[in-house]
Amino acid sequence: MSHSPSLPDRPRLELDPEMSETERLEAIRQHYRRILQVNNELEDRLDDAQNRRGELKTDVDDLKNENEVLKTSSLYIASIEEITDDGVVIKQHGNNQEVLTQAATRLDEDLRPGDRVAINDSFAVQQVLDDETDSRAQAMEVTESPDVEYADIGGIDDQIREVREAVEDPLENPEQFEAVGVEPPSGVLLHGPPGTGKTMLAKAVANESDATFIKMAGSELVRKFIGEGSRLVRDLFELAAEREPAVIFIDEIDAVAAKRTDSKTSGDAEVQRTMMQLLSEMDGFDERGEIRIMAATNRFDMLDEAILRPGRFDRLIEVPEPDTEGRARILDIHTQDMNVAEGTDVSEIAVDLEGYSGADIASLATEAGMFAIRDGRTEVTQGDFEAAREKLQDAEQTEERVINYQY
Ligand SMILES: Nc1ncnc2c1ncn2[C@@H]1O[C@H](COP(=O)(O)OP(=O)(O)OP(=O)(O)O)[C@@H](O)[C@H]1O
Repeated sequence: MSHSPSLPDRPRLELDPEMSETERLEAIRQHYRRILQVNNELEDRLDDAQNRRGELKTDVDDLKNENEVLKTSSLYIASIEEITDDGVVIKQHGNNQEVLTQAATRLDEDLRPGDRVAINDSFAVQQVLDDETDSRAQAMEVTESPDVEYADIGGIDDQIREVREAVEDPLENPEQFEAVGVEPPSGVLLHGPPGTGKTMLAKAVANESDATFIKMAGSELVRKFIGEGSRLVRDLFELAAEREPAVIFIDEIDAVAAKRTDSKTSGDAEVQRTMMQLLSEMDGFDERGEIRIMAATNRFDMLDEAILRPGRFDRLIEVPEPDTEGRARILDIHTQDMNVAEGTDVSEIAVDLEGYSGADIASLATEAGMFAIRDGRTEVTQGDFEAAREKLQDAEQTEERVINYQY
């Protein structure tokens, strides 16, 4: 190797023909001592090299192990039962099979019985996971009675009526549906642009039907480990059964119910499994009593048709951007607790808010209030709404510029 230090010079025996016998003998002795010295030196070097080789071999072994760990992409969930001298006893979730296995060396110190862990195809423990109950609690938002009423929602009266028919009536008068002999819709899917009041609508219907509101974001269902997403779906329906009457609301359902792609990556397969679990929970929904299921998406075009079949999300309700009248109503709602100057014409302001969603109008109202505060006034004027609109428009343009610049 180019980095190794140069070897000692080979000793040379130089005998002069003029030399006496004694001188020759002395020269040979010296040569012999020199050879011994070089020999020792070379032996030391060899030892060093062998040690170094040993070290490098350990490095290679470590890297090979690490490589093995990285190559095993499929991870399953299990719990640690026992840690013994022979290895770790784990119990797999799902099939409850017990296995005696090993843990990656770097985890030796960290494992405790009862821990939830990720294992690979060969059952080796790869990772210790957070406490299960914590991660599940984080994923769901449960509200006994959400503080949204129908009167807080503006510009979508038809949609409110449809949601009441599909969710509230079956919860409140199940006998009537039975007497007439019609099945209430299984699931209600709200679709439309962001910030138009879909979540509000689901909260309001839960509130007004005295049902527990259980919300889960579709993106929360997209989990890293095999079986975790479907487990969450099961938990979601179990929780709803414990808390009935209940409204389950899955926001951004497109995250788990997008059209199938050709890709065969394990991530996609896991999302598919989660969706299948959701469908099977919905299919067994009849026996579930007073639970209604709702979902929302901004990407209706992306949804897999399997979730729209009868018995699943079979009531589709479009929640569009508000028209002028709707915008005025929403502005009214968001300014009702504000000290708005006499003579301010909300409908006139609404005309100029083409393309604004309910959420945009809510921020406009807050921003107008901020203008009054900055000015040291206690009344919000029409001018403040104008200024707020310009500010939001500027902000939006800057955002667009930034986006255009990025792409
Ligand atoms: N129709 C509406 N009437 C009154 N306020 C509204 C309306 N739509 C939206 N808002 C305001 O915007 C906020 C966000 O609305 P919401 O979360 O219901 O929208 P969303 O349609 O679920 O949005 P996303 O698709 O982004 O989840 C609400 O808290 C409310 O302040």
